[in-house]
Amino acid sequence: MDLSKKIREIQDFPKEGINFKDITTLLQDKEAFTYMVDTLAAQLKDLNVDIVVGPESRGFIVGVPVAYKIGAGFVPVRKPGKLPAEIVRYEYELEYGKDALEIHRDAIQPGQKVAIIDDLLATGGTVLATAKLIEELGGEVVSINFLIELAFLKGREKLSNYNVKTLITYHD
Ligand SMILES: O=P(O)(O)OC[C@H]1O[C@H](OP(=O)(O)OP(=O)(O)O)[C@H](O)[C@@H]1O
Ligand SMILES: Nc1ncnc2[nH]cnc12
Repeated sequence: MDLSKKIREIQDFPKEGINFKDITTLLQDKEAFTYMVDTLAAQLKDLNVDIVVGPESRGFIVGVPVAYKIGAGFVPVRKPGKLPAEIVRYEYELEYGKDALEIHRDAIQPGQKVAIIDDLLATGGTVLATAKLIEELGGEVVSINFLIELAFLKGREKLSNYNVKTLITYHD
């Protein structure tokens, strides 16, 4: 199935110059949604993944059904101030200013095998921060899987130490 046909492109959202990849049109299509989850799950077979980590919020939508399908647990990585128990925070630079992500300190045990799943790889900042959080807790990032890659933003270069797979690549 060609999943790229199910993704809607919205020009100049949320800002002028951005061509936004809207995955809601894929998610609402039952065959496409099933195919996406099954394909991502198949990429993880044989890796003995204990935990799928998904960054807020589209990483929850894509990561949770894959975790269920492969029989792994799910751990959310959230934007600051959302998680109620003791957290670890990772701050990272944006083009202008800083951003941060948080994970519960007890969410991952040392030595657990972890896959990160998100909808889209742009600059790679979100998922690199997510990988750093997992590693700070002693987890091993065995795979990073995306539905979409915006190759022209070169996020893969930031993730060169990891096993990265994507289902749909946009070159411009
Ligand atoms: O590779 P990067 O440059 O880090 O960008 C990719 C991230 O940006 C989007 O999330 P966003 O922060 O817009 O949050 P949302 O999922 O809540 O919409 C997307 O879902 C990825 O997580
Ligand atoms: N072009 C884009 N479309 C959808 N989500 C994004 N996150 C970062 N860039 C994006």
